[in-house]
Amino acid sequence: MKRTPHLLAIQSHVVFGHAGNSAAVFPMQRVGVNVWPLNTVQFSNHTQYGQWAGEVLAPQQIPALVEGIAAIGELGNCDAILSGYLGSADQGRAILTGVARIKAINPKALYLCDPVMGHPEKGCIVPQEVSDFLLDEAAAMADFLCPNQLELDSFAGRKPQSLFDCLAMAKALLARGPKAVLVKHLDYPGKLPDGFEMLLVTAEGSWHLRRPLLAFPRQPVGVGDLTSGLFLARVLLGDSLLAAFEFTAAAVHEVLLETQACASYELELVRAQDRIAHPRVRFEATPIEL
Ligand SMILES: Nc1ncnc2c1ncn2[C@@H]1O[C@H](COP(=O)(O)OP(=O)(O)O)[C@@H](O)[C@H]1O
Ligand SMILES: Cc1ncc(COP(=O)(O)O)c(C=O)c1O
Ligand SMILES: [Mg+2]
Repeated sequence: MKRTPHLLAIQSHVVFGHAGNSAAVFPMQRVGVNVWPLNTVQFSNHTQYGQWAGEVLAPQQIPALVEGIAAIGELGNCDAILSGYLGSADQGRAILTGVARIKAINPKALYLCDPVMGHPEKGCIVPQEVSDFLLDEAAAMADFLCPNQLELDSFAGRKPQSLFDCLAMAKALLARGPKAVLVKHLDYPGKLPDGFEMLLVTAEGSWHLRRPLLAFPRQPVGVGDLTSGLFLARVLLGDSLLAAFEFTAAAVHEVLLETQACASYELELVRAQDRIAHPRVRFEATPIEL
């Protein structure tokens, strides 16, 4: 029987609703991965409500928890690490120490970094030191990097002029170390207004994918966290990077369809669980070259 993969997921937790681990853990479990959630913050709700209660985890707790798993002899079973929303740059450095520790025991372990840098116009703001850390330190250690357009712009230090420019910017990131860059959300001059587009860039090739853009009165939060989590989960389950990319687009679209049908602001992950595991829609990515 095939072994169930294990994934250490280091990102935020919200008591109510879905962002960070609260958006990604259940879907990753639902597709068949054992998840070890390590919560960088515990907030009452995500920050786009404009108010929340809760605390940021002390950075020294991250290596302490990783060492606790090592002490019971289980750390070598970790097949992948995912990191997302960070409370501080020190937390980020503690995560990289944990990644190095796990890779020393299991050199095949993969690290996916979702470089969450905030979304000023959506009210999600990340300190400059966190952005600097992601650019200067985390990208070099990541096997997979999953920026959205704003994060890609920050890495490149400029805005794109076209789709091919987005591709060039994502390709430039490969030179910093990652095996693959998944751009979760593209925005460039000339983009068709009725589509939601993503890019997958690897050393073997690059692919572009378009799915319908759905109308929401308020944009749901946690879509990026759901996207990076499902992508990594499917890679661990044995999908090729391209297959994981196409699966992720379909499963996330299913969640958004369910959320839209319920007129819900929070993602309808529980109601959509069967659609996550077995998406009915399928989107084909098309090869793209410079
Ligand atoms: N098919 C879709 N239709 C409408 N909105 C979508 C669709 N897919 C994703 N979104 C929204 O697009 C936005 C993507 O935001 P972005 O900042 O690029 O990623 P992230 O979720 O990581 O913050 C989110 O607000 C998400 O709710
Ligand atoms: C606590 C927390 N985690 C994570 C996120 C990231 O969510 P998204 O996937 O929409 O980027 C947010 C966004 O507001 C947040 O408040
Ligand atoms: Mg995000």
